Amino acid sequence: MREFRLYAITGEEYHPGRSMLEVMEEAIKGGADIVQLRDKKGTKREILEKAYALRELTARYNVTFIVNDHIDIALACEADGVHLGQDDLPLSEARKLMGKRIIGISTHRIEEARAAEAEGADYIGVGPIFPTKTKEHAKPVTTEYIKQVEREIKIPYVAIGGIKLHNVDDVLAAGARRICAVSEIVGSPDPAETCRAFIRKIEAYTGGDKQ
Ligand SMILES: Cc1ncc(COP(=O)(O)OP(=O)(O)O)c(N)n1
Ligand SMILES: Cc1ncsc1CCOP(=O)(O)O
Ligand SMILES: [Mg+2]
Repeated sequence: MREFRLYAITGEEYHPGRSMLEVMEEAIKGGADIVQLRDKKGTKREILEKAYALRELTARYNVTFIVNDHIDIALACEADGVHLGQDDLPLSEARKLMGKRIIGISTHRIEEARAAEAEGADYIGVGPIFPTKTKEHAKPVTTEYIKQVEREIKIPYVAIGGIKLHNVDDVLAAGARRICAVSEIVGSPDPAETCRAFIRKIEAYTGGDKQ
């Protein structure tokens, strides 16, 4: 998959009165280089419609597009990939359907990360690092889990969960070089500027290289 460093996920509950497409376009303009459609409420048809619109937007900006949870929708709209959790279709089955497209897997402990890597995930999500209202009942894994993944796992990983501009330095100091956020980006009055601020923080650790 193409390199990435700032992963923006939709969260329409955080921007009442503003359209999802407008907010995600601002995030992309600010430097988000991978976008995920995450909609836990809509019907399949509603999610499909949003997926088509986001596919068009991301293609225009040459940004990677991932659909959360729904392999059928990812395939229908020709997304670049799908993101699956531990209770979704197993990776081996998902791979049969997705072929060479990207499959990302959520992990919460090192055994899950090892399994995802061994089974051929393209990247893993590592989190939630901190408590978050976006996924309220998930237990935080802390930055210690980032350090474990950093030591052992070779495929790309992205840190997620409760990551804000005020605490992202702790995540970067633990070794993460790819950051994912929902509320901090899409709930911002200026999503583009928030993304630029995240990128500046990441670049303070990478010296500007995508790695
Ligand atoms: C990049 C990324 N990482 C983790 C998740 C969480 O996925 P999951 O555990 O399936 O939970 P839901 O997002 O479906 O509530 C993610 N979506 N993206
Ligand atoms: C989808 C997901 N998976 C783990 S934490 C999380 C929510 C991240 O949202 P936020 O950036 O608002 O904490
Ligand atoms: Mg899921």
